[in-house]
Amino acid sequence: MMAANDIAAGDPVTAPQGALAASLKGASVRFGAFTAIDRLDLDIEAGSFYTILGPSGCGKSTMLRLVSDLIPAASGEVSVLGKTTEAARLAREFAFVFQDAALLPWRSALKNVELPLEIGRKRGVDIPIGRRSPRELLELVGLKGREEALPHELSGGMRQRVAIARALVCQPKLLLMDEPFGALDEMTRDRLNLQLLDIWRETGTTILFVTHSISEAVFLGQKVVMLQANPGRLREVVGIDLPEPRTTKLRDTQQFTHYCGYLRDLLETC
Ligand SMILES: Nc1ncnc2c1ncn2[C@@H]1O[C@H](COP(=O)(O)OP(=O)(O)OP(=O)(O)O)[C@@H](O)[C@H]1O
Repeated sequence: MMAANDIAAGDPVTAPQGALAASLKGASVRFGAFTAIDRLDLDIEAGSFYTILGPSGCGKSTMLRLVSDLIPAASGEVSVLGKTTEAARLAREFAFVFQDAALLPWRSALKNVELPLEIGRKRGVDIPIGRRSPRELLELVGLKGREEALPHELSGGMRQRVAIARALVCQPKLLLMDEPFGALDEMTRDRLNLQLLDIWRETGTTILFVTHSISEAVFLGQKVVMLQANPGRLREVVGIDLPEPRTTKLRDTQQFTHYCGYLRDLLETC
């Protein structure tokens, strides 16, 4: 049996091969008479990076909210790491990053990252052994030296990086990201894309990442999930077979352009 101190700080979360981080089986979501998601079947392989694309209103955010137990399925089944979404939420198996970093303005970067631990302790939730400390996470997202800065003293990209560090503090096995870089300029976004890939590799967490940008979806995703609208349904899961680790130069390759072109054509028919 493994002793607690056999686990090094920040060991990647490793999942058995073929394990599922999330699974949706015939899952539908309704808002009154309106069907936002209609009988969605999707398996999310543990440890993978999935990006989600689709026309406005097709149900991308709704899908993340469904997986994270923020809204119920009207029918069908949704599981996260083999548990119900409620059990996964209570066990802190996943964390959410939104477009708006939503930091508490009176708390420093470090204190914002520490917040989920404080709340967890108050509620008696077990804090995972071997997790990175808030300081280590701020270093991981490139904010060493800015621990004491208040949110208004940080740039938009830095605030998002604090939000990512905060999401990682309970060592989630699944990270749900809803357009986290949507409000940032292109250069910052490209830089954060690279950093996020590093974080994904280092932590071993599964990522489900919603975006409106085809090139961001291709650059980040091992698989791109394309949803179609009215009602929201799965259109296609496109495997992205590009050399790893991905670098900025990849964006200039024919393969990259080919995937972007394919997805652009697909999107037009959704
Ligand atoms: N709380 C709600 N009450 C009623 N309708 C809702 C609610 N939340 C979402 N919807 C509807 O469900 C559909 C899917 O919304 P959702 O936000 O998931 O789409 P999206 O693909 O993320 O859109 P966008 O790309 O514009 O962000 C939309 O038609 C939306 O109006």
